[in-house]
Amino acid sequence: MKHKVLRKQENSRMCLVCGVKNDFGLKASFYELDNGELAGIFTPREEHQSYPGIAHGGISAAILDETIGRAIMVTDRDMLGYTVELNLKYKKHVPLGQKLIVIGRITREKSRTFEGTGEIILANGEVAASATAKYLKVPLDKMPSFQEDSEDRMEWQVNISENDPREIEYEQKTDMKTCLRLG
Ligand SMILES: CCCCCCCCCCCCCCCC(=O)SCCNC(=O)CCNC(=O)[C@H](O)C(C)(C)COP(=O)(O)OP(=O)(O)OC[C@H]1O[C@@H](n2cnc3c(N)ncnc32)[C@H](O)[C@@H]1OP(=O)(O)O
Repeated sequence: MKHKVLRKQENSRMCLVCGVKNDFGLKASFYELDNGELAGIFTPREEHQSYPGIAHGGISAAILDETIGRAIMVTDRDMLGYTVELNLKYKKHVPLGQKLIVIGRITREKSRTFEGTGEIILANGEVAASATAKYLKVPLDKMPSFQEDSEDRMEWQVNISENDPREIEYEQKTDMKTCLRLG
């Protein structure tokens, strides 16, 4: 099923996953979809390698952690979280040099915490890694670096690009295999 992109989320300055000025980072972009899920797009590079040609498992953990953590922003734009628990299953190698998709969603929300799940999807639609995670809620304005005049605050912004997809197509099947296409 095709899912319309409703909103691109903000990128940060130096985060390993979304920092636009972090030259060693993934520079991932995140898109809120019309089904309430969050899609991330990223391309692991040589800097992110474990064995030759394969992304490090810690990189998969980082992108899944961030995608699930950011999924809370789909319903509350001013909320983020501190990760308190992250569990991963590594099913396939994550290749370097290919554009990949990661999907995240919130599965449970309480007053102080939220939980979610996510998957990294390969170009052929297979799930390379899946995760469940739990976060302590932290309103954006309570983040230590959130002062109106700080560099981090100023550069926390939506960066529109001509490469941003208008829709993303994927199907969540019962065996967790997912097919996708960017439009
Ligand atoms: C200016 C703007 C720039 C923005 C730029 C943003 C960049 C965009 C990033 C977005 C991406 C987000 C995703 C990446 C987010 C990280 O990477 S955060 C970094 C990694 N995580 C951490 O550093 C957290 C370290 N832990 C801590 O500091 C403390 O444990 C905490 C989180 C403050 C909690 O402390 P506390 O308040 O004493 O916790 P407590 O009351 O005991 O527990 C609260 C809840 O958490 C649970 N919990 C606490 N600890 C644990 C644990 N270790 N294991 C399991 N459960 C636990 C408890 O069970 C409890 O749950 P409930 O029973 O309420 O369901």
